[in-house]
Order: sequence, then structure tokens, then C-alpha cells
Amino acid sequence: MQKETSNPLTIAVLGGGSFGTAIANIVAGNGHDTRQWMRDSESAEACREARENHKYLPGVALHPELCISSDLQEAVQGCDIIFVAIPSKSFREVVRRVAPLLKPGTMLISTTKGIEHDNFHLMSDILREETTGMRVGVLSGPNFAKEIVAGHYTATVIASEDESLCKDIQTALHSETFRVYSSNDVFGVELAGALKNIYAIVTGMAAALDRGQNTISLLITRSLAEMMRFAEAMGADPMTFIGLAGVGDLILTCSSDLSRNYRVGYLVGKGKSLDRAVAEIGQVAEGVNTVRLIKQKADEMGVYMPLVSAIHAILFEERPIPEVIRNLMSGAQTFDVAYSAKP
Ligand SMILES: NC(=O)C1=CN([C@@H]2O[C@H](COP(=O)(O)OP(=O)(O)OC[C@H]3O[C@@H](n4cnc5c(N)ncnc54)[C@H](OP(=O)(O)O)[C@@H]3O)[C@@H](O)[C@H]2O)C=CC1
Ligand SMILES: O=C(CO)COP(=O)(O)O
Repeated sequence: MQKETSNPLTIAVLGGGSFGTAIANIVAGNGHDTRQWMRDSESAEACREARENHKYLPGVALHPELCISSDLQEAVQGCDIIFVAIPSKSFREVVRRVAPLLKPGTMLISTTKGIEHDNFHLMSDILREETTGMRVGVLSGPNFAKEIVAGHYTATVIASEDESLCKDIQTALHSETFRVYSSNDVFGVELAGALKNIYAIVTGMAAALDRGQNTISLLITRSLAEMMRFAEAMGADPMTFIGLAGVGDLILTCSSDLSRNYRVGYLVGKGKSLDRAVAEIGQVAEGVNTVRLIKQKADEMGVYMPLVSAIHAILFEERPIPEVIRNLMSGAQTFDVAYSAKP
């Protein structure tokens, strides 16, 4: 049902994948003038004709007012808000192309839960580096695209130092089934979204090995400990990790085969090579690259991340899974909760 809005905005979503489509459907449903940009003109044409994104969200009706275009200039012209739902590998390239087409003060919101390949730049860093005079935010939370479009009650987080941007995004996205909480810890929210993908690979693998619920609980809890330890070492607020973008998204992604990262872990656990698993999924699984980057960074900084080291050993060092598990289980038994609130 179309929601009346007293302040219709012009909004573009860059990316024709599952999450871009879910976000575009929400804002179009809220009565905003919404354009979704996808790079491939044939895909755009097919989505326009069928009113369905058959490749990424089959069986889901696109909102009748959603305009789909493969013309970047047409899509972003005059936009107040642009959601960037492009995999981290191509994020900079797309932002660089779009930068000269934007009006000053446009709100640029990353939805991408990844880290840039060759360095340790998060997507909000790229938005700031590639544009001038824009307002930047990050959207992250426990949000399977398929469940959003199916109307399951869902919440997410908009993070920005710009309070009025947070309010505008909360208003633009809020619906009967979708809630948006705010945060001013951009780095923490963004880091949480990228890190949890690693642990979804781990729990997917545990599921493939028929491990029980004790094991899954152990893995999720120790994953959170690692994430918070790393976040603190990097200067993020560890408290952010007990929110929706942290433990919320960690529980979601580590518990369901709707997660592509979980499915990568599952397939590797069943004996497939990493390349084969990634190809079989056919959509972005950001955690694979994130494992490499976090392992390197944790080693440089001397942060203890046994689960990251373990999954890195399996995926990239050809170490047998039973040996890696034995090493994990024989590691030092330390404190359960090692954090204390700082005065
Ligand atoms: N799916 C989900 O449930 C959620 C995803 N996210 C995050 O959203 C981000 C996007 O994910 P999602 O939509 O799921 O990804 P998908 O794998 O579903 O789709 C990726 C989209 O990006 C497009 N793309 C890839 N490279 C380029 C490029 N160089 N230029 C333009 N477009 C390109 C693809 O186009 P083509 O089809 O032509 O290859 C495709 O439309 C990810 O980082 C993910 O972490 C966040 C929350 C939930
Ligand atoms: O981030 C997600 C849900 O919040 C989606 O996870 P995957 O990218 O693993 O599918």
C-alpha cells in the first residue's frame, strides 16, 4: 500500500542486487520519488517489463512507482538521498562515477558491509574521499533482503555524526514493518557489519559438520568477544556491538542459510573449494575478503582473534578442518567477559 508522505523526497538506490531492491521498494512504498540504478541495461529493461527483479529477488513484486534505470545521470539527477548498495569491490569505482552528478548536500548512505580490497578503507571513508560537500551515513543491521520484502518486522541502524541526516533517513525508511534506530558511532556500526560476515562463514561451516546448538552458541558468543576486542583496539566504541548492528546482525547472519556468507562456510564445510562455493552462490559474500583483511590487521596490531585465524587457516592456508578445530579447543582458557566500563 502506498503511504502518504508530507515531504516526498527524490531518492536513488545504486545497485540492482537484492538489498538495493529491498531498500528501493521500501522508499517507493513510502511515497518518495524513487529511482533504482543498475549497470546492465538488459537487466533494467527486464525488471521494468516484469516488475520483478528475477535474478536477485524472484517472485517479489516491485513497487509500481519505482523507476528503474541503467542511466546513472538520469537516476541520480536532483536526488536528496542516495543509497549505495554496491559490493565493496566496486564501491569506489561507482562512487567516483556518480560524484560529479550530485547536487551539494546530497545524503550519501552506504548499505555495504565490507572493507576495500587493497587497504583498510570502509565504505564511508570512500564516500568522503570521492566526494565533496556531501552528507555521509551508514545503514547496517540484521536485515535479510528477502525478509524485508516479505514484510517481516525488521529494524536497522542509521549511523552518522549528522543528527539531522539520521532523522531524515529514519523518516524516509520507516514503515509499518521497518524501524530505523540511530547511532553516532559510524565507524563502530560499519565495522560491525563487515566483521559479522566472517563469523557467519564459521557457523555455516559448523552446521555443515553437524555441530550442535552448544557449539553454535559458543561460536557466536566468542565471535562477539573477538569483534569487540578488535573494535576497541581500532578505536571504535565496543558498546555499539551490543546493538542491532553488532550482536543483532551477528545472531541473524550466523543462524540462517539466507546468509550468503553462512552458505560459503557451509559449502566449504561440505568439502567444496572456496572458489567453487563462491561461484555457486553467485551473489556477493563480503566475508571472504574481510577475513584476509582482518587477519592481516589483527596480526599487525597484535589483537588476539583465534576464530579469524582459524577460518583464515582453512580458507587460505589449506589447513585441514579437524586440525584447526583441535588447535582452537586446546587454546588457553581465559576470562569469559573481559570488558569493564571505562570510568
Ligand atoms: N542481501 C542482503 O540481505 C543484504 C546485503 N547487504 C549488503 O549490501 C551490499 C550489496 O549487496 P546485495 O544487494 O545483497 O548484493 P547482490 O550480490 O545481491 O547484488 C550486487 C549488485 O551490485 C551490482 N554490481 C556489482 N558490481 C558492480 C559495478 N562495478 N557497477 C555497478 N553495479 C555493480 C550487481 O550488478 P550485476 O547483477 O550486473 O552483476 C548487482 O546488481 C553488500 O555489501 C551486502 O553486504 C546488507 C544487508 C542485507
Ligand atoms: O548482512 C546481511 C543480513 O543483515 C546479509 O548477509 P549476507 O551478505 O551473508 O547474505
